[in-house]
Amino acid sequence: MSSSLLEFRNLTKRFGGVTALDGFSMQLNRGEILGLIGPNGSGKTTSFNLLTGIYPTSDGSIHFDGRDVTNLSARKVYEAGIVRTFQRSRLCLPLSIYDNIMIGDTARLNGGLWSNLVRRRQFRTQFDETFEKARSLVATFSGDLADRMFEPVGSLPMIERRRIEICRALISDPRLLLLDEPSAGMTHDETDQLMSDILDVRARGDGLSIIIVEHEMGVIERITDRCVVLSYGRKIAEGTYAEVASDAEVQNAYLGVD
Ligand SMILES: Nc1ncnc2c1ncn2[C@@H]1O[C@H](COP(=O)(O)OP(=O)(O)OP(=O)(O)O)[C@@H](O)[C@H]1O
Repeated sequence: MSSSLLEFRNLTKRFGGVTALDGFSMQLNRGEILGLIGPNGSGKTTSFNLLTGIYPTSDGSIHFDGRDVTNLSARKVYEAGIVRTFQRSRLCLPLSIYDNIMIGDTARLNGGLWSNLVRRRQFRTQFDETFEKARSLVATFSGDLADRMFEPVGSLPMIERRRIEICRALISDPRLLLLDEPSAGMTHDETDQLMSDILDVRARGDGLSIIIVEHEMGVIERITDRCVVLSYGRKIAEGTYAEVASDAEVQNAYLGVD
């Protein structure tokens, strides 16, 4: 088995006259936390959007676990084991913690309304199993939150909402988690706590790989094994945080230092 889980080969995306990604190649190793960094508009979110089937690629290819997944539908990408969170919260605020998390497990839920009404015992068993799975996942982030599974998400502070979004992504037992600016809208302390949670999730040892897009360099330094730096849609550097942070081209492009 190759150590590479994900590979972009010459990935290119044009939006009319704008080239958002320009021949971007990189690979992610199994179990790795990779930081995808770069200035505003350098193509980070576009990479996630191509990978998760939101936009078709203009050129190049994406390989996941040895399989060509270029331009698969969002559903097929999810079924392959790739999940994501978004820069802006996409929780349904009036719904409970449990309901919001189970939205992320549509592959496992079966039945439908008619079947669930008629086959009540089977529905009950399935509910008990899924509830316990969701509750224990939430408990890895917060014991307090795990005791409040039927409270509406709208009543919770930002850090708890972020945790729930990550649980929603993790409930389907993915192999790759894409985090798009998880620190957005949170205080420094909240961000620090959330990063500890993410490291705990990785430490569970089930082989989860993570790509994180993040502007907070303290976060990138703390949790990534390796970084890839984009500028104007092109990769300009890769290596450990210390290596890329001391790279002259990165300092020029990203930190504005000449
Ligand atoms: N749907 C779209 N239509 C047109 N242009 C787009 C679209 N999505 C992204 N772009 C452009 O592609 C380029 C890369 O954008 P992208 O959002 O990927 O950058 P980013 O590195 O994620 O930026 P940020 O750090 O600000 O989130 C930008 O010039 C952006 O304006």
